[in-house]
Amino acid sequence: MARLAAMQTSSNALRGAFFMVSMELNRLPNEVTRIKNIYTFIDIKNQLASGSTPYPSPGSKFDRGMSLEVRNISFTYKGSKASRDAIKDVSLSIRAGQLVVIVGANGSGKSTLLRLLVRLYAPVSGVIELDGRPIEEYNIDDLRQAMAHLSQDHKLFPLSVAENIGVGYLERPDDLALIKDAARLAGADRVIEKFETGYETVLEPASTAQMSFSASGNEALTSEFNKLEKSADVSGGERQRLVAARTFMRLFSDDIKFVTVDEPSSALDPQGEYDLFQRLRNARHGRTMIFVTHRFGHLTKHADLIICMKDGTIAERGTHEELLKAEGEYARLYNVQAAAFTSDNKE
Ligand SMILES: Nc1ncnc2c1ncn2[C@@H]1O[C@H](COP(=O)(O)OP(=O)(O)OP(=O)(O)O)[C@@H](O)[C@H]1O
Repeated sequence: MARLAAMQTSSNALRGAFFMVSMELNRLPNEVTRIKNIYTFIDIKNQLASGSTPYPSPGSKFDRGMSLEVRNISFTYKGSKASRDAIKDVSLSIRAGQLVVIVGANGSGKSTLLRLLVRLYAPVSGVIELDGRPIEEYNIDDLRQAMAHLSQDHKLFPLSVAENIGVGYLERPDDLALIKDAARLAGADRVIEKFETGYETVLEPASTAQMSFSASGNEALTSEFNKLEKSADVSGGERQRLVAARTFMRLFSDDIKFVTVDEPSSALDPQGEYDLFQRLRNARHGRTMIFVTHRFGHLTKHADLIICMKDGTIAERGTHEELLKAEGEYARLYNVQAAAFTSDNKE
């Protein structure tokens, strides 16, 4: 009986081991595909050809900001089933150092216009001139070096908080004093101070460990393992502040001449959003800055130029006062927001 019991125990253990091996083998094709995808991704060529003119071009008179001249551009997303172009025959002029705010209803083309201006996409027709030259003539890496783009699509990397912010300014990624200044400007300093390991905290660690030990009897190891793999708990708004800190870090570089900000504050409270916009404006120092926003008021009142989009075209343009006076699309959208406050007060 004892032999039988021993044989049964061993064969159970063997069966268990084979089961584990077959489970791991099942995962193998998926893991190989994932690794292959990474290499495929690295090999994807940028579909936008780079030009050969360096930016800024030698002897350029534009010292701090970029000037933009847009003539009759249109754009349709490849494979889009939409019945109209995302951008249709848009023309506009932005002088170096201007503060521009793009507003308009959902789907009116605000983000698409911004993506064309920063050369993430190329228009299907029309011309974009940057500092007097067609944008496609410039070296695309130089252009990226001269631009800072903040949007809610931006993510945190599996790096420490300090590194996540530091990568904004590649010449000084380890400058902790600058990193702390950037965090303060983005209102992220108080978030970081809450972490046990402060600026060294890794918010979203890459999954590198495999728990191949039994949890029972290994509680101490399990607890360490869980700590290593655990993401830090931050709210959506706190995450947006951390991402914004990277942009402020970028703005410490004198190379940045064009800043675009696309609705980066959806999860921020009103005070947080006000502070973020105010501090971004203060960091302008002669740079050209374009905001896309659904909020009217504290930004649009300061804008040199408001562009109001509708159905892929520019419905109106002007300053806050001019557009209110015109009583068109901008005034309509502005009054909808203003009425929400006044009608609530009356109720
Ligand atoms: N990646 C995409 N592929 C296909 N169509 C897209 C894509 N992105 C946007 N569109 C379409 O292009 C049009 C303009 O979209 P865009 O995102 O520029 O508008 P928006 O004014 O920024 O909207 P929102 O205020 O909702 O952010 C919309 O009809 C949208 O559905």
